[in-house]
Parts: sequence; structure tokens; C-alpha cells
Amino acid sequence: MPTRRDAQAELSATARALLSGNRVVPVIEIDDPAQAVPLTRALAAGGITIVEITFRTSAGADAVRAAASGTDSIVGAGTLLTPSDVDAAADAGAAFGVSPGWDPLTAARALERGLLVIPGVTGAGEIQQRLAEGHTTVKFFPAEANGGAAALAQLSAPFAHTGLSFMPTGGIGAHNAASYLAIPAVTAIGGSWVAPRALVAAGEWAQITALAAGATAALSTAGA
Ligand SMILES: O=C[C@H](O)COP(=O)(O)O
Ligand SMILES: CC(=O)C(=O)O
Repeated sequence: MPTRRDAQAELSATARALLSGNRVVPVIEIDDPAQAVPLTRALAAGGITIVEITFRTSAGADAVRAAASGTDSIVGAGTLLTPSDVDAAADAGAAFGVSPGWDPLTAARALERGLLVIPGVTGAGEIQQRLAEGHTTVKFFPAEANGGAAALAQLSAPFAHTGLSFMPTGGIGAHNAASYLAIPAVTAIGGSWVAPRALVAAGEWAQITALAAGATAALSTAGA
């Protein structure tokens, strides 16, 4: 009989598939769900076809629903803090979820709903707990405040043989993206710099496309 760990490992395996070809994940704060489709299309026009729309605003779930049903991009839900956030994300059609940390109730609901939720970690103890639960991808958050790429390179080293991969976010931008992407265990990086809230609110789609294109170009320069 499959264990909870087996179920988590199976779910977590999808994280690599989602992130391997999409190494920059824009983290979105959105105020109007009607902006979700043009925003997601603006990112795609710049070469980014994945997006994490956070539940930090009340528009989050409706924005996920609109982008998931109205575009071909991979649409995830971020800032999932509770079981009801997991339900709202799954009901809205999110392809994945992200949490800044982790807690047993949210974890249990994610497994029940079959929604991959990437947990946040900052240290080795949390990583060992997530590995024991069957996770194979974790978020390193907040990345810069926890020592940045140098810290993540050291933190990830003892776990290299486990195959664990990391998605750092928090304080990442055009200036330091390459230093994270150079770490072997980093599968993708996340951040708001590609689609800052003010540009989203103003509907500055051309600027967002330009930022996405800049991030895409940086990936090819980095050989990522
Ligand atoms: O994962 C979410 C982070 O809060 C995004 O951080 P950032 O605004 O520093 O890119
Ligand atoms: C920080 C984070 O993990 C999130 O907002 O999803």
C-alpha cells in the first residue's frame, strides 16, 4: 500500500517537470483578476510561460482561475498558508502551489487534493523533515535575507546525493539571478522583479514583456 511519503514523492516529481524548462518563475501580486490573462500573455511574449500568482491579495484565486483557463501558461498559486488556501488553489485549476514555509494541516490538504505544493525552507533541519516526507523540490525563502547564493551553495551541498532541488526566492533580481542559477541544485529561481506589482496594477504589459525577455536572455547567457 502506498505511504504518504510515496504519494508526496510522486507529486513532487512533477515539480522538476514543471520547473526544468521554466527556470524563472515570476511571483505575482495582483489586485484585479481581469489583469491575469494579459499579464500572463505579456510574460509569455517575453519567453516566460510559467507564473506564480500569490494569494496575498483577495484577487489571487480568481486571477489563477482566469490565467489557468485563458492561457497556455503553467499557472501556480503562491502564498498558500492554510488548508482552505489549498482548496481554493486546486478549485481554481492551479498546476502547482507554493508556500513560504510549511505546516502539517496545509501539507495534509495538499496531499488529499493531489496538489503539488512546494514548501519553503531556510535550514538543514527543515530540509531533512521535507526529505523524510517525500519532497524533492523545496523553496529557499527568503533567499537574500538568509545569506543569498553563497549560503544556498553551502546549504545544498550535503543534500546533493539526495537529488533535492531548490527554488530560491526573495531578493532575487537581474543583478544576482545568475549566481543562483549557477548552483547545481537550483532548478529555478522566483521573484517579483519580472512583473512588479506597480507595473501589473498599471497594466504596463510592454514593460513586463521587456523584463521577461531580459530574464530569458540572462538565462541563455548563463547557459541555463
Ligand atoms: O516568493 C516570493 C517572494 O516574496 C518574492 O520576493 P521578491 O519580491 O523579493 O522577489
Ligand atoms: C513567499 C512565498 O513563498 C509565497 O508567497 O508563495
